[in-house]
Amino acid sequence: MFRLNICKTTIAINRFMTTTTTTTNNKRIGLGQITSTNNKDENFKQCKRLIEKAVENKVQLFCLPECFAFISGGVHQFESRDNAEYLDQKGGIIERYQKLAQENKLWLSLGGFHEKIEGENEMIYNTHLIIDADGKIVSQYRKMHLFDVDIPSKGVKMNESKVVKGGNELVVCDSPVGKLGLSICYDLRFPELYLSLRRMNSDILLVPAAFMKSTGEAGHWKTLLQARAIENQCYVIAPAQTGNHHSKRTSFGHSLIIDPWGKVLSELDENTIDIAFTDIDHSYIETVRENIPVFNHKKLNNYKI
Ligand SMILES: O=C(O)CNC(=O)[C@H](CS)NC(=O)CCC(=O)C(=O)O
Repeated sequence: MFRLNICKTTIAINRFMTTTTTTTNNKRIGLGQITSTNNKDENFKQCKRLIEKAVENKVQLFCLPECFAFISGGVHQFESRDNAEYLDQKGGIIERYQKLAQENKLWLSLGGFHEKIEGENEMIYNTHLIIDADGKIVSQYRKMHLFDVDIPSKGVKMNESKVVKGGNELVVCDSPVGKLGLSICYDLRFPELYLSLRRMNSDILLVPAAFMKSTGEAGHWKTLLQARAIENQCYVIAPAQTGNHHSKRTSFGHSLIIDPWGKVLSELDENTIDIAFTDIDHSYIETVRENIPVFNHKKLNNYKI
């Protein structure tokens, strides 16, 4: 008897019988698209609903966007810092998510949390966390590239480094759906980061974001995500904030799931608060990498980077 493993079904074949059964080892990853505000309880409720929907759909690892817990209400520039929490804060936000993960037996990627730093009052980290199905924090990546930009033609001026300290550590993490490479939002513009994550054996690149509507509409979001998937031959999972967070801030939405060939498997409409999911097909990752072996063709000694 031999087994063909094709995506969701295992077909067992021998001389006497042919049966089709659903495999129990689906590697299903999902993402949620939300509109956060400066109301932590409302944000939690919104995310909890999406997590429950993901569980109903047998998602094993569910990914939430940057600012899933809190986004500033445009009141003053230090709002995020002043609402930051320690990762192990008793009765804090992260503890609530750890409980949800444990109760529902699913993994979570929390794509950008305002993390309070011990002994530091002025600065915080923007931290992407992975929580396992026992509710344990298994990885933490601190956003490396900070969004300090001035685009007068779009009326956009941001100075993330005023309150956020940049991290300097690359993070990959094993999970039930494959090896994850962690990043956050503006990191997307730095291909060297993703190249490094692929060289550290990532199968799936996570890009949670609160992407600006103006840069999203210019095509930067989708183009760069597809480029990262194609050039690194990885799945890309990009959960996004969408809509109006307050009167002066709108996110682009368009959460995306892209396969290692660059094909868009799911794209959420900007007016939707919802989930999307896919099954990670590791044999497809291998096929794409064998067909066009760009990682064997790189001229690492010749580049000036
Ligand atoms: O911490 C917070 O409150 C929220 N953080 C963010 O929204 C961050 C930094 S201001 N946004 C981005 O990185 C957008 C990047 C982007 O839109 C682009 O690269 O075009």
